[in-house]
Amino acid sequence: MAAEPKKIIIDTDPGIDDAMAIFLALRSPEVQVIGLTTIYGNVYTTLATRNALHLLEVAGRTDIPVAEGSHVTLTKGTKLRVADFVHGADGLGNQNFPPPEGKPIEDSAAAFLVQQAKLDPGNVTVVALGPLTNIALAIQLDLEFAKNIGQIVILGGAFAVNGNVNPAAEANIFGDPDAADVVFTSGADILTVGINVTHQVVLTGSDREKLATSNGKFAQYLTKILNLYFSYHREAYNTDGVYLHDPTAFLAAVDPTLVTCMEGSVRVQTSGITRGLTILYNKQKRFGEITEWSNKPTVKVAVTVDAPRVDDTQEEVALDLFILALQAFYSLFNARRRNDTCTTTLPNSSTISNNIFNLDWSRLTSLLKQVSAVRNRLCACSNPLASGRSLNGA
Ligand SMILES: O=c1[nH]cnc2c1ncn2[C@@H]1O[C@H](CO)[C@@H](O)[C@H]1O
Repeated sequence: MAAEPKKIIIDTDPGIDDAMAIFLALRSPEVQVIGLTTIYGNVYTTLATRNALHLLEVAGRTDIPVAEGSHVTLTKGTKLRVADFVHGADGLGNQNFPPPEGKPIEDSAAAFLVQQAKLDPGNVTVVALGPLTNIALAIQLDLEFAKNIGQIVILGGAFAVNGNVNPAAEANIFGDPDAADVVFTSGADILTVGINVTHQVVLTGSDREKLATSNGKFAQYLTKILNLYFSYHREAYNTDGVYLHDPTAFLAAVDPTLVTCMEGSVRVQTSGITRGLTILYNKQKRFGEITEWSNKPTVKVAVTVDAPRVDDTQEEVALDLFILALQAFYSLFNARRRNDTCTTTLPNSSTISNNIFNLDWSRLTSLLKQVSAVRNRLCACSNPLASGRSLNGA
């Protein structure tokens, strides 16, 4: 493990799964959260700022600055689509939390991003969990930004699968397709994790029950705000589980080997009925004519979670690890208390007791890889991209 924690800025529209990702980040020794920047998406920007400040106060991390982002799209559009039906009118599951005491810094999100990238060129990662307006503004504000920023890890897009706003578009890209197109073609080092991947990472109802039994501060907080998110998923997807979009993107930023990628140029449809559609050109076909994808910079698109070959004899072990890894994942939301033990019933009915609250990051990520491996084997993945060549050579 690298000794120096990775500096990250989380661009966020909190948001229930944003809250999960932020808490996860604050619990991860591998990263140093140097700021939160806010954006509309799940809520309007003013509320996103309020929620970002509130979450930092809950976590006792008011030392981390919050920079408020754009209130309008890149093209100055004011007709924003916010997902209050997913996250509640307050963005955090309608819990009526008290207003935060803190205030955002003077700098705008875009100015903060530019400044931080310049201060430590190549070493700041942006984890973008909402529409990409702030990132596009930073790119336009400073021609060097795309070069100065270490990496931009995006939760966004629906690659070769239906969107979640409509069949064409995923919510974050739909929120500002023009900004997304600017970012994808900027030449920055970009990894995008779309819902083709995040829909494979699910927190189930029984997982939530386990989370509720923990008396850790984050676990209790998340259990409360997750209620509404579960109701939405029950209604929209007829399932007792929620997609862990933002936490998955964050984890990919910390350990890119958790996902496999394809490389190519991504363009975004900015108008018409497929507005917000993300199309990756994987460069496998040489077209006879110049296209809108020709000569555009290459980005990485996550197509599946890394699946080390798990043979049949290993599968049962991997399944046990799957349960364990889920618990480990949630335990990151909790204080790492030395003597906490947790008992779980495994699919084969045997019971194990594990001191999961002391798992270190490398153990956790290797467990998560096992989760991925099992998911990939058990859930026949219909995404044609998933059979693509992996960047990691897996
Ligand atoms: O149906 C939806 N409309 C709008 N936003 C959604 C919907 N489902 C999930 N999200 C939110 O958008 C991001 C992932 O696309 C996540 O932040 C998720 O909470």
